[in-house]
Parts: sequence; structure tokens; C-alpha cells
Amino acid sequence: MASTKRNTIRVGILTVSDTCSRKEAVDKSGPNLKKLAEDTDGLDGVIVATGIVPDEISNIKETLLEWSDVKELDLILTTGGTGFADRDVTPEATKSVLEKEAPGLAMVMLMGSLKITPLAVLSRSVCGIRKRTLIVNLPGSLKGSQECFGFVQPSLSHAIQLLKGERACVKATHKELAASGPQPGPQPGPLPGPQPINMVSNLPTVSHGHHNCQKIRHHDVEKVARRPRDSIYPVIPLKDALKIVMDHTPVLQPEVVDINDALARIVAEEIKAPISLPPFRNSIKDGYAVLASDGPGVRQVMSDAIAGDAPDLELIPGHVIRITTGAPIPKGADAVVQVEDTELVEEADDGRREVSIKILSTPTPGQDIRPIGSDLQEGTMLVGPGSKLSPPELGLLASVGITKIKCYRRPVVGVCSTGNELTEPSEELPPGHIYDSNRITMLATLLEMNVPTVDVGITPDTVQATKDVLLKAASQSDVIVTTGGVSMGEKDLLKYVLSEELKATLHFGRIFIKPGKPTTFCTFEYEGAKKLFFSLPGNPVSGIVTFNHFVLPCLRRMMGYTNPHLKRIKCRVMADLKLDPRPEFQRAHLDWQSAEDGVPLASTTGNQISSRLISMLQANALLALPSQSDQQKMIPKGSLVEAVVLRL
Ligand SMILES: Nc1nc2c(c(=O)[nH]1)N[C@H]1C(S)=C(S)[C@@H](COP(=O)(O)OP(=O)(O)OC[C@H]3O[C@@H](n4cnc5c(N)ncnc54)[C@H](O)[C@@H]3O)O[C@H]1N2
Ligand code: MOO
Ligand SMILES: [Mg+2]
Repeated sequence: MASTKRNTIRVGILTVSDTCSRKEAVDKSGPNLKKLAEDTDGLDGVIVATGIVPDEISNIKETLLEWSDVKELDLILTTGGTGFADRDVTPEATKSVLEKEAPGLAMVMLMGSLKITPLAVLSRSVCGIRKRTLIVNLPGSLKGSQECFGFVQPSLSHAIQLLKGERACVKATHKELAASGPQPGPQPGPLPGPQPINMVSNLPTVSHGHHNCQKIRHHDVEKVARRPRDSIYPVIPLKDALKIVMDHTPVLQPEVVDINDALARIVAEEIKAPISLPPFRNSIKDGYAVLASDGPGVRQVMSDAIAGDAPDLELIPGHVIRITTGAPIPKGADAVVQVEDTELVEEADDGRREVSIKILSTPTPGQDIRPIGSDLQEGTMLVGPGSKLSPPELGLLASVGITKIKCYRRPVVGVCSTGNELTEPSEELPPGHIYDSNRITMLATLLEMNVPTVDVGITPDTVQATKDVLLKAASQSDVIVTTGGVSMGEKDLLKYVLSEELKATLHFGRIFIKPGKPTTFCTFEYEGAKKLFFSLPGNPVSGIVTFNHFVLPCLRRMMGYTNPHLKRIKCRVMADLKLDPRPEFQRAHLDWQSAEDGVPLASTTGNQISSRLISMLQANALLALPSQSDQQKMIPKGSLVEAVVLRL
């Protein structure tokens, strides 16, 4: 939902017109600008305020102040009152609230308009900044306002990013603009309808979620020589990437699951105990059911009560009944004396029967008896929505006879490895090939989580094969995880195939982390259902680290976890650690045995290059190291750092 996106551009549209404010004319420019500003292929803004005011400085000024200072809008578009007529005062009202002017925007409108009409020279539009709000005066006519919006629109997201201080996005936009060379000048847009003129308007749409970065230019993958020399994808911070993923992750509907298939599932209902445990008084010991007030002494053995017998025996005072652990306590008995506290007095039938025994201890009432409900009272809440069904939960439910449990549905996850160089580990290794290790790693992780999987196999690096396999995976699964083919190589086709061939919405294509920088996330409508695509980097460790950071929380949310996020704890590093320019997740072993004050000691697992899978072996955590700065190049031994817990 657009309005919940953190970095969405919040827009106000103010129509300045005496006649419209008196309802003598219909405002066409305001609603048209609304459509243009909302266009997801263009500004992708959210309209949070609209208004019509007369051509009066005080009215205009009051609205501008409220929208910038109180509503804190990112962008205010005014339409009307910018000409030479006596009543045209929008520029004067605007100037009176501006803290800084932005004459370039007014100029680009003038230059563009002059190509259409020489009368454009009479426009007096003013643009500028008040606090964090950009205010742009547009002409009043439908045609003029649409044209002028089209001229400034390509610069607006970037200008707003700058005002908001969204640094990753801004840097990426600068890089992209620098890489793509001189831009064509503004051109008029067709009328009518919401078709903003965009410097990159002929390019495919690639959404950047709430980042609102410029659209992405994909080269023709056949034309290797023309590939961009720098990535066209902005590098976004980890937390923003995770937010985008989670914003697109639904919690799946519940379904009824048999207890035998319910391991690791998340419960979607409250389950209360339908019976008490034990359901009848039973013995805690193997021994004799007695009447405590009979005290110690020789007693006749009446009969025996064995676990599994119906509770229908009755003890006559002065006697005992032999009893086993778990057997029902006979009526009339109020204590059990363990066999160790007794002696045989007389036997019969060649030792097959006890005639009498001697109680050696003095029993107390209730001794070694489990009363009804002493383990669990009927009606006690056993599990609730969000509870994970681990072995103890399953045992508890079974103990009260519950075998059908409403749990959240699990997503089906398709797993695919991409790369010409990959061979199945069971086959002979051809020259230049390596064995596919990513797929089994992902599939086994999902198996551990009891998530159903579809093994989509290995796909070679061609557009057609990649497209086919992605569509096949989409037809069989809810979430698709691929590895490989997301970086800068000519055979790195995933981003291209997803966004161009499938027309999936690519939400991000690079993240500011090490390893895992080229991680890519898309959503895709397939036969009316939304599919989530995670295209993880091919390097085996990058795949695992990004699987943990993005796929795991996503799947956990889908399958009903109340807290799907990775657990972070503090640990103490055992050696100096050099910082990378990127925030880095170093594989580490946390040692709780030698923990001081509960803080485990962390040692990294050797060379951290992302191809070195053996570095995962002893790793039960990832140290979350900050990126290097001028002030900090390393973390000294003994420092506390945060670690993402992989396993305990
Ligand atoms: N010019 C640049 N090159 C690279 C950059 C960059 O920014 N500029 N990024 C590097 C980073 S960081 C990573 S991570 C990798 C990501 O690579 P891809 O996702 O494109 O993956 P591939 O190129 O297909 O493979 C990379 C590497 O991993 C091996 N691999 C792939 N799949 C498997 C598998 N299933 N099992 C085992 N090993 C696998 C593959 O053979 C390659 O060695 O890009 C860098 N390049
Ligand atoms: O991001 Mo790559 O994952 O550094 O190896
Ligand atoms: Mg590659």
C-alpha cells in the first residue's frame, strides 16, 4: 500500500483560481496533476492534500505554510496564478514562504515551454524549498500544467531524496546519470492523460519500492559491448531491503494439519486442554496402595492394580493392594508405599502370589499419589496463535488427544541454481565445471524448517532457459529462490529476465552488505497469485548469508511466526577485525562455554572470501561489522559486537 511506504513522495496539489474557488468553473488541472503525480511509472507519489484557493496571497500563503510546516509534505504543486493578469499572485505568495529558490526547475519549464509556444516567456513560475518541502508553481491551464510537470518530473524524485537526505538513493542516481551520459532535453508530452514526460520514459519500469529512484535502463543483453560499466541498480541499506521484502510478504491463511505433519508449524488458534492429566488418581511408585492411617505393620495383599486396568478396585482397611507406577489408585486407598519400604511375609503358588507383606515405613495421606489434574488442569491453554510446534508442543497436544491443529499454511519454495559451469554432484565433473552446492544447501535448510520445496534443478545461462525455469518455478511455488547470475557479468541474466522478459517488479538489485551485494528481489503476478523471487548471488557463502537475511524472515512471516526476524546478540571478539568499506557479516563461532557475564566469545572461521564454503562449517553466528570509516578502520580484540545467531 503506497501510503505506508516510508520513503513515498507525499504530494499536495493546490489549485489557485478565483473562478474555481467560487465553483463558477470546474478545476481540470488539479485532478489531472493528481493522476500524473500518482503515476507509478513516473513520480509514484501519494496525494495527501488537495485544495482550491482564490487568487489571494493570504489564502495561498496560508495553505503553503500548513502543507509544508504542519503536514510536512515532500512536494507541493500549485497550478494557476502564474501569469501577468492583475490577480496572478501565486509566485509572490510562494516567494514569501520560500527559504531557498530552485531557479533551475523554473528554467527547465521555461525552456521546454518555449519550444511549444513563445507565450511561455510570460510565465512567472517560482520554484523553491521551504524546510523539507519542494514547492513548484505550474501554469493554470490543463495543457500548460501537464507539459510543465513533465519537464520537471524527472528531477523531482532526486530533488526530494536530497531534501530527505536519502543518501544511498541519491548516490545511485548520481552514478546512474553520470554513467548514462548527456540526457536529451525536455520534450512536450501528449495530451490528455497521465503520461509524464521522463528523461528515461522509453525505458522499462523497474520499481524500487519506497526508494523512488530513477527508472532502470537495461541494455540489450546480446550487445555485450554496450553493457553498462557500472551497475544500474542503486545500492540500498540492508534494513531498507529487509523492509521492502517484509512489506511484500503476506501471512498465509491457516489450514488444518495432522499432528504427524505438524513439526515446526505455527499454530493459528488457541488450544485448551480438553481433559485433565492425569485423568484419574494414579500411583507415582511401584509398591502398595494403602490406607495411611493403618500405619506400618503386616498386611494381607488383596489383589493388584496394574497400569492400564480400569479404576474399579476398592481397598478394605487393614489390607494392601499391589500397584504399579501409573495404575489407578483403588477406592479407599489414600497413599502408596514403595516396594523398597516393604518386606515379603508370606507367598503362595510357588511365588506367583503374595499373601502378606510388611509395611516398614509410616505412610502419610497422599504419599506417592498423583491427583487428577495435578499435571494439567482441563481448560489450561496449551498453545496459542504464533506458537511453534516443536517436539514438546506436539507431545503435549498428543497427551490430551489433540491430533488436528489449525496452523498457518507454509509457502512452497522453488529452488534453482543457475550457471553454465554447474554440474550435479552425482555426475562426473567436466573441465571448467564445478559441482552445484547451493541448491542442496537451500533445500536442506528448508527441509530443516519443514517447508515444502520444489527442486527446479540447474539452469544454463541463456535468456530462454532462465525465463522458462522461472515460469516453471512460479507455476509450482509461492516463493522462488535462485542463486547465481545477478552481478555484472554478461551471463548474469537474472535481473534482465525477471524485469524485462517476465515483467516482474524488481524492488532492489543491490544491497550495501558483504557478502551478498547483488541480491535481487522481485514480485511477480502469476495466474492471479503474487510470487516472490529472491535471486541470490552465486558465491556459496553470499547465498547462505542472504538466504538467512531475507528469505528466512520472509518465509517465517508467511508461515505465521510472530517474530520472523533473525536474533541478534552481543558477543566479544577474540581478535582484531579489519573493517570493510561495506557493512560485513563475518562467519564466526560463538563459544558460550567460556562466556564471561553471559557474553559469548567470538572467533571468525578463517578467510572470509565468499566462495569459501568451509568457512560456514563451524559458524553458528554472523558478526555484524559496521562499514569502515575515516575514524574507524578496525575493531580491536575484546570489543563487543553484534552477532546474528544462525544456530545455538
Ligand atoms: N564486475 C563485477 N563483478 C562482480 C561483482 C561486481 O560488483 N562487479 N560482484 C561480485 C560479487 S560481490 C558477487 S557475490 C558475485 C555474484 O555473482 P553472481 O550472483 O552473478 O553469480 P555467478 O556469477 O553466477 O557466480 C558467482 C560465483 O559463484 C559460483 N557459483 C554459482 N552458483 C553456484 C552453485 N550453485 N554452487 C556453487 N558455486 C556456485 C560461480 O561458479 C562463481 O564462481 O559476483 C562478483 N562479481
Ligand atoms: O557480495 Mo559478494 O557476496 O561480496 O561475494
Ligand atoms: Mg556473475
